Amino acid sequence: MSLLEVKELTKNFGGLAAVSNVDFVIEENELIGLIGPNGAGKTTFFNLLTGVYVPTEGTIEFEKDGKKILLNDKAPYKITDLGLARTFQNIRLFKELTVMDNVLIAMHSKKGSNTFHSLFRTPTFYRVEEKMREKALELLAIFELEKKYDVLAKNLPYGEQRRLEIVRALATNPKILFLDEPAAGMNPQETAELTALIRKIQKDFKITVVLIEHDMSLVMNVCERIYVLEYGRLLAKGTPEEIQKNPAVIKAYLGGD
Ligand SMILES: Nc1ncnc2c1ncn2[C@@H]1O[C@H](COP(=O)(O)OP(=O)(O)OP(=O)(O)O)[C@@H](O)[C@H]1O
Repeated sequence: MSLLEVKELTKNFGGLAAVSNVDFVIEENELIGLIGPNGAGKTTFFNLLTGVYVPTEGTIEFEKDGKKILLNDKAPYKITDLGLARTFQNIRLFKELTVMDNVLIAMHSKKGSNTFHSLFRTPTFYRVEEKMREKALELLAIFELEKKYDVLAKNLPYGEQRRLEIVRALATNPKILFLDEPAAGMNPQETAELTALIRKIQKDFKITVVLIEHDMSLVMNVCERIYVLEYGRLLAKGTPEEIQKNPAVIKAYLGGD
């Protein structure tokens, strides 16, 4: 089976179908874009896949070690543990903690670190902590944040806060990384740098990246396949070339006939 298979996924909020009957399939090591006009259901879709919301209908299945795992009713931390990590549209960092601590907390949330060793500060505890710090610095270096390891997150410039969010997600060692508008609020230069970084991590870490993005040049440049939502429904899917030519997509974005 595929790495992730979503079938007939629906989420209703009262009378509103925020996501409606969506099929979505991703394979290992892909770079996928999820686009659509405002309110199309993109963030709700991410929220369903990462356990923030329970689907009204449909199934979400993830393949791990040759087994299908149903994610429908799994808690967010379990889903992270299985290998699905995400960032949020609005930056969610521990603003009063250092860059390093932000990354270490993300690692701990995954590792289920041993309470005995942590409580009694055994030699094993210090060894594991040291390894985590080394790994954290390696990840920070990819995003040119390693020199800022002891800076409080709130004191980083905006673009660096967004990059730190991605480092935190990567620190959980994911198979799939969901990025919700990673370039929001960035200037063109920062966006171009981020685009290159997303490509690099997808290749180097051999992960699948799914990104929601309004910046069309980023999406068309970086994504291999694109899914388009409109009013919660799947409007189109295909390569960037196919999507750019698709009359229904053009109509959804530009209006008119
Ligand atoms: N918790 C909620 N309760 C009620 N309605 C919601 C909730 N979350 C989202 N919605 C509604 O569901 C629809 C889809 O919203 P969603 O945020 O998923 O869209 P989006 O495509 O991510 O939009 P944007 O591009 O503006 O971020 C919208 O009409 C929104 O108002």
